[in-house]
Amino acid sequence: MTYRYDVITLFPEMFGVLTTCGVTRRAHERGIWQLQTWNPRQFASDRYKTIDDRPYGGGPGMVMLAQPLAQAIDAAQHDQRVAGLPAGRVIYLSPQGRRLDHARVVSLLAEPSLVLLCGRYEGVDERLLNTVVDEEISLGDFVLSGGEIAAMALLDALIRQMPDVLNDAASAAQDSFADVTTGGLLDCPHYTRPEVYAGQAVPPVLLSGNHADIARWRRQQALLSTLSKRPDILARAREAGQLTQADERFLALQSS
Ligand SMILES: Nc1nonc1C(=O)NCC1CCCCC1
Repeated sequence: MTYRYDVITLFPEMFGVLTTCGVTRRAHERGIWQLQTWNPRQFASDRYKTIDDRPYGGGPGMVMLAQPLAQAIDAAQHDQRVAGLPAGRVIYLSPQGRRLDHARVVSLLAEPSLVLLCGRYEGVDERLLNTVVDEEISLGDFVLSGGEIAAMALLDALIRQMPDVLNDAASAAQDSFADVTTGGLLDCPHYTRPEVYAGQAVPPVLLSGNHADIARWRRQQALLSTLSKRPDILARAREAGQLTQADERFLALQSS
């Protein structure tokens, strides 16, 4: 299955990072996913290629006009259909959206095509959201200069979960939140050469070659990290039945 992602953005050049760097580049070169960007300026109806205007009711900044965005979205979905794909679900990246998590990333892998809408300035005309946007997704409770970086983060998270993208399927599965919907923990610490750095030695168990001890140590470190940094995730893992009796025994020792 190949994935087709269309992005509506005033800065298409930002997305070159995904097709020229790292894991996402290699997956793109292998045809596992495709990217098409659409600049709303090309769909502006006037000769000045206006894509924004002042807000009704006054206030600072500018608002993106609905018409150029709607036409760009329509062009993208038409192109997807011409490519034999369904017209993709339209997702607007904004702080008003539902917070992105691993579960949503995994569920979006069911969509062979998506249209990602990146806002700028103060946002887009609400009537666009009410007519052609299917869903709003937020990267977190902070404000970026535009939706592009959030869209790139979503694309990166999606691509690394696609089959055959990561050379070790286990590393995707071991992603901290790989099974957060069923109770993933935070990641364990990682070490590599040299054996001593900044006066700190690699934990001896990792040099022991005893894979059972190493796996136990890593699990226990993940439990400790999750307990101290994200007790909410630990509680969710417990509720999802993801903690073993050995986990619970270890955790009980921590609080005794
Ligand atoms: N946070 C976020 N998560 O997803 N997007 C975010 C963002 O901060 N986006 C910038 C805003 C800027 C005003 C226009 C609409 C997008």
